Amino acid sequence: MTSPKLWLIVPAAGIGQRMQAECPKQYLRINNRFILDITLSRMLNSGLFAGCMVPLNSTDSWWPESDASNDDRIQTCGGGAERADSVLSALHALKEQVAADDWVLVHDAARPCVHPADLANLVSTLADHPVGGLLAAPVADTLKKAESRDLPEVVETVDRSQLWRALTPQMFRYSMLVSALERALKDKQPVTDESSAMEFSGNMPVLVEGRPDNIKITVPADLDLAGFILSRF
Ligand SMILES: Nc1ccn([C@@H]2O[C@H](COP(=O)(O)OP(=O)(O)OP(=O)(O)O)[C@@H](O)[C@H]2O)c(=O)n1
Ligand SMILES: C[C@](O)(CO)[C@H](O)COP(=O)(O)O
Repeated sequence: MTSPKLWLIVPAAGIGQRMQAECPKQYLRINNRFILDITLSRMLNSGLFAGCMVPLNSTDSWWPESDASNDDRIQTCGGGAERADSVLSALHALKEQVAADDWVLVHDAARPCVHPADLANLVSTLADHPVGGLLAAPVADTLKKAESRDLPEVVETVDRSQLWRALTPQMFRYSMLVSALERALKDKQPVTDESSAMEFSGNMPVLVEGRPDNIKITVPADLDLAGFILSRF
């Protein structure tokens, strides 16, 4: 019985609207390297993956300038309107290469600071788990709830003792993840990560504690922060 392989999907088809930059944020540079190239190299240098699929935006004109475009370990496919659509497109593109029980790890292109030790811990912790799970960080701030974003006034201080921030990679079995995403999207469920699709299908993914500096580059201030974090590795 051969052990399941690991496959990597790095969704990179977003437009980075909140970043307010002149290009999609995955093509902004840190130390003169595309964020996308940093993320892909950090993940693939682990040597864990049988292959990698990167869904790209149909308007993407930057990919040919990336280091990754010359890496024969990496395949590309078309992305979709939302992140979940891009991930499902990548899963479908891998269909002929992947066995049903193989693991798929989905990691945001916008998270270049992922630590190799966290990746190794996620894979070893979940290797024999029937469902899978995700890197996550316990909430460390006091959380306030407000009803409006225009003039946010506190309506409640939320109990944070059982709350976690979902990070990536998120790691699930190929066939289970395909079925869960197809069902969630068909039922128009709000799916912002792979775990929420798995939860909608009745599963309880495992939260594996990861470093809080595995940040998602989302707004302008995140770029310098990511550069500092990467300088410390
Ligand atoms: N249709 C989409 C939307 C997002 N992503 C990817 O999913 C990751 C996390 O999404 P997010 O941080 O929301 O990126 P954007 O959607 O680009 O950001 P924004 O919401 O600010 O436009 C990113 O690597 C992004 O490229 C994707 O592959 N396909
Ligand atoms: C998948 C994710 O990184 C988990 O925190 C996050 O949901 C992706 O960002 P988005 O803004 O929700 O697309």
